Formats: sequence, structure tokens, C-alpha cells
Amino acid sequence: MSRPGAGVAPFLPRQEVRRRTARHAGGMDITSPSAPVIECRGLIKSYAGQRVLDGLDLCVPSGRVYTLLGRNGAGKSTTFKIMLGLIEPDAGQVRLLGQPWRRELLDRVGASVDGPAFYPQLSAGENLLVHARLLGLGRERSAEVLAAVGLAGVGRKPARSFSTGMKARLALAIALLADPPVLMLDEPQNGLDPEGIIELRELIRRLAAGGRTVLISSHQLGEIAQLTDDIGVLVGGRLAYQGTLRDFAPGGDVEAAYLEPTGAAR
Ligand SMILES: Nc1ncnc2c1ncn2[C@@H]1O[C@H](COP(=O)(O)OP(=O)(O)OP(=O)(O)O)[C@@H](O)[C@H]1O
Repeated sequence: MSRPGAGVAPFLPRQEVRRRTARHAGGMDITSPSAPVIECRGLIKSYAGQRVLDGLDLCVPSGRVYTLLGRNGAGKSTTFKIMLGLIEPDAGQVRLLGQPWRRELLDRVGASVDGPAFYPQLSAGENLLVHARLLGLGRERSAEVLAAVGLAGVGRKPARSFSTGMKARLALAIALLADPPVLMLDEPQNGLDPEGIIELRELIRRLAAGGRTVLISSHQLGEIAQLTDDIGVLVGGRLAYQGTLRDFAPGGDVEAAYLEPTGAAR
């Protein structure tokens, strides 16, 4: 899907990034000096002549939580699907873990997009066991992950009868199973109750603290403020802002920064 491209532009000096991000300039640089783990360059994607991504540049540094923010239909899922090789871009390149995209690199990526792929007649534990066996993992790891996402108590209930939130937890469990260094979770908060959102936040923060890189998509501004290190605001098929949350909303009010007249969402 992606061809090896020219080298990626080096990071700008920190002051220059601050200057640019302060006025919400669209850009591809981010303040962390750590190596990018996920990079998109010039992604273009149209559906039936309708352009959704229009030269998208995105850069997720290592060991951080990065949120791709955008309104309904902005192209967040499309971006995730391209990064995961589920659809082809019309143009542009993706790099994962510092290398040009190739399918084998996905062994080190845990992902959830468009809800979980599960066997409806099997319980959460049985579903996880199926995935665990495919990955060469044992029963112990399935149980561990089941507990981590708060599904340990659901017993033999078949997954087809799960609520939306339980399905979201199962999707997360499947993504976590192999303990991958990179997680890509498309709207992981969807369907979760307040407890689930808090648990998810704590889990994601723990994963990042342990050195994993977590990319999520969301439109929940309040939650983002508590969860993310970096954000990219997707507008018109490109990032209107990319950088740290602190630079985006210095006072901590993400909603105000997002909605201000000159803000990234305009
Ligand atoms: N397979 C497809 N065929 C045609 N149009 C599509 C297809 N997939 C997505 N689109 C369109 O592309 C646009 C972007 O969709 P996408 O799902 O990437 O947005 P999103 O930001 O994830 O939205 P949401 O927040 O609502 O999930 C939308 O207008 C959508 O209708």
C-alpha cells in the first residue's frame, strides 16, 4: 500500500513549533523529540469522487497518547483503516515503527476499528482464547486481559447479548492480548459507561507510562483533556493542528480551544 518514501522531515526546534502551534497552524511537527512510531505523509483518499483525506500528514511520537480529533465524517476511521492496511490510500505513505508500512509490522500493533470482530455464540473468555491461540498465547494471558478490561465477571454469557459497552471492552481486550508496543483504537470510549471511561483512561495512561504508544480517535473533548498528551485536529482532510495538548489548550479548556473562532476546528 505504501511505497518507501523520502526521509521524514526532522523535528523543528521547540521554539519554532511553539510559535506555529500557538496560532494553530496546520503542521506535521510535534514537540516531542522522541522518534515517531506512526507517520502518515500526504495521504489522499476519496470515496466515489468525494475527497475525505486531502494530503494528511500525521506523526505520533513514541510512548505517548495521541488523539485524532474530528467531527463526524472527518475521516478518522478512514485514516485508521489506511494505517492498518484495511483500505488503500489513493496516494501517500505510512510508516510504522520507523519503517515503511508492511503487513508484518502489524504483528506489533493492537487495533480496534469498527467494533470488535468476535464470535457471537462464544463468551468473552472463549473469544479471547480463540485469539490467544492464534497468537500462540495461553489461557493465563486471556484471563489477565479479561480482568484488565473489566469483563472477568461476565461468565458464559454469549457475546451476541453484550451491551455496546461490553463489546467495546471485548474489542479492547482483543487489541491488548499480545501486549503490543503500539495500540490504535478507533473511538474506544464509544458505548462505555462513566466507570468504563475512567477505567479505560487509567488503562491507557498505564500503557503509555509503560512505554507503549497509543493512538485513539475521539470527539469527546472533556475526556481528551484528561487522557491525551498530543492531539491532531482533522479538518477538511488535513490536520488543522498537531502538537501537544498543553500548547493547544494552555489553560486546559480543550472545548474553548477547539471552538474559538480562529481555532483548529474552523
Ligand atoms: N466505504 C465507504 N464508501 C463511501 N463513503 C465512505 C466509506 N467509508 C467512509 N465513507 C465516507 O467518508 C467520510 C469519512 O468517514 P469516516 O468514517 O472516516 O469518518 P469519521 O471521522 O471516522 O466519522 P465518525 O466520527 O462519524 O465515525 C464520511 O463522509 C463517510 O460517509
